[in-house]
Amino acid sequence: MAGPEWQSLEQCLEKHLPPDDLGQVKRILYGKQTRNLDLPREALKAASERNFELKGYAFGAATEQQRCPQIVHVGLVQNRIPLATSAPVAEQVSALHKRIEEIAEVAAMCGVNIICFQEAWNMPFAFCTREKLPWTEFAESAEDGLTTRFCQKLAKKHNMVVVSPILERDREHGGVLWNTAVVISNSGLVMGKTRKNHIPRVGDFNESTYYMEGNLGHPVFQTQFGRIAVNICYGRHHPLNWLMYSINGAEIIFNPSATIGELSESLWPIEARNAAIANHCFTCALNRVGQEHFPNEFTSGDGKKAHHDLGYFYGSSYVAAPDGSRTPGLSRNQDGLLVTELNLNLCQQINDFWTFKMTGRLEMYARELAEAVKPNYSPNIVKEDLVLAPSSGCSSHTS
Ligand SMILES: NC(=O)NCCC(=O)O
Repeated sequence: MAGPEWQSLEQCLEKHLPPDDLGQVKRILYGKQTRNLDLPREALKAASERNFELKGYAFGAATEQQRCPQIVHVGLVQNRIPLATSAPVAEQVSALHKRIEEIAEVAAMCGVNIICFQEAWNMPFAFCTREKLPWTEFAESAEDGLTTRFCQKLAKKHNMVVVSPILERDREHGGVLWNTAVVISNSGLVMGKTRKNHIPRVGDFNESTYYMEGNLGHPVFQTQFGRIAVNICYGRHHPLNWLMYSINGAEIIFNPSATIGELSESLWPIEARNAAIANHCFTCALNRVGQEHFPNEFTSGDGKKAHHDLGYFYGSSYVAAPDGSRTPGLSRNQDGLLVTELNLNLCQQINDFWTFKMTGRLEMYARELAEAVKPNYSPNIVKEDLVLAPSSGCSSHTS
């Protein structure tokens, strides 16, 4: 499995394909070409001095007579953890805040209206270890914890909506933990929170040791810059999760993630892009970068030798549009900020063109699903009348 030495799919294609082939390959893999954004010189300089990649793209939409364009700039941040996981908790949190502050400042220079950080950005992704301390000490109140207060300042200072996915400690309900995204208005006020609805039980993603599936449904936040929702990481494998945010009116769905090459890199370019197509909305998939080393070895009952890390987080953050086009990804090996210009009018334009909402037959699925989840449900399989043949061992399918 590739580690940091392999920079990105885009770089590889550009290096090896002749221009004509490259054009055709990109047409199929990326859809209608995005325009490069003209990013401010001072932002590019600051990003280079601060050692992170800065890329900008724009999706177009047709001009309408009755509506003005609804232009929004989103910023997706992918970053390594700046300190070793063995450093004191407070120092790790403060180093993460510092790193995000310098990236958010550049986002502001680029006119970003809504910024989203990666899953559980206020900590190392330590859930693989199944140890409680010190990792549970990173949990904070969604309403007024240190990280939320930090994001409120950022939001107000830069007039930017902040989507801040954290490990939440819910003091109102027995101090339990959740995997939560806090949404902070550009006014600096906390608009609300949303929780991860689907918890992985795969490989070293031992998150079920720490928190349960979210209990807040599929809230959509009406911000000054559009209606947004957050489908946290593993939720992207669940088409109904995307669908419910869309049914509630989301125009942009963020998918802050922490996932590794060995497990999901081949799924990554497909899932959020497919969700944008299926739901006539924009989707923003962002992932951690690098490798996080933990002091104690762990195993996950999968026959692998005890190890100190979860695997390689491959970054590759990107944005997909309702017409199926997508931006190139950020790199697999660097911190980065992806700035993307969206025209939200494209959601309705594609809705009217492809009509998936109109042709979706939700009432039929609602009826069938309501039956299918009943304990005594019997799947609707039509079988040929069986003429019982003499038993011929295990090769015949009789059920
Ligand atoms: N953080 C998380 O849910 N990771 C699970 C792995 C994946 O969904 O790719």
